Amino acid sequence: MCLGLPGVSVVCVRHSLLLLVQRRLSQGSAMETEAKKRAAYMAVDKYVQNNQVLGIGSGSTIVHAVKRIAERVQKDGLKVVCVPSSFQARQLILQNKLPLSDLDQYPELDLAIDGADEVDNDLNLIKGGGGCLTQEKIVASCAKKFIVIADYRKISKCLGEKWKRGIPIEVIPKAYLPLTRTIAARFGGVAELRMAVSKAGPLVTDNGNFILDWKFEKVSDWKTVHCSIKMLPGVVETGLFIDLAEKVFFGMEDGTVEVRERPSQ
Ligand SMILES: O=C(CO)[C@H](O)[C@H](O)COP(=O)(O)O
Repeated sequence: MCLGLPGVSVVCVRHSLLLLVQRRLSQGSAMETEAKKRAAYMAVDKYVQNNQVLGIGSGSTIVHAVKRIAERVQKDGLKVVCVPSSFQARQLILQNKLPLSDLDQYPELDLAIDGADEVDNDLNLIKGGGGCLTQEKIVASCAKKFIVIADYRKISKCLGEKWKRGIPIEVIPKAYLPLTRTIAARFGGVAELRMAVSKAGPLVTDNGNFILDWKFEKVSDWKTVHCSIKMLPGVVETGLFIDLAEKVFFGMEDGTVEVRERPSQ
């Protein structure tokens, strides 16, 4: 309510603008959530079959996929076993009362499903926004099929166009400082130690390591760069997933799901 007092109408206009911005933001995120959910549901319904061993990725999009798998287990009597790619994935599997296992029991998985931070035209991915890239890559590489679920914001022509936080690189803590210098000197750009959000100090991965986010300047051959960075002593893994994803399900803004296949298949 605006009172007829000097300055009050300015306050009212400001307040309305703030509400409008907040509404737009929440609509945006509701749209993103819906897009994630559609992509996840379609991927699960098309690919998850009875008696499969599934690799479960990490992040917010995979939450929808796990919920859908659990629904199908309950409603249709689907039987699956789930292998997690992180502490979060493990919790998700347990919370949804799905059978939990590991790569010791099942070194070969039928299917792995995961989210991504960015996906280019060749279905190369940047992953590791949630810091789980190493286990995610291990799980994906053990699967006969690796499919990705994402919302429309992740689509890009070339890596780095959308994901501005840099390429995540998991490193052994003792090596982080020499590696920040070597990566910048050899490949350009800046490699920054990722800090924890609600604790003083660096983010520590599920494997007890640190993450460097490498903000690169220009890269023309991702495979070569990935291999060269992996050769550096102290590097555990990079968040570059090259030639791994077979299909990506993108939930779009208009409510549809766009499915893309890796071109070279
Ligand atoms: O790589 C990841 C975590 O390490 C996630 O899969 C990636 O960050 C995408 O997350 P979200 O589904 O929340 O957008």
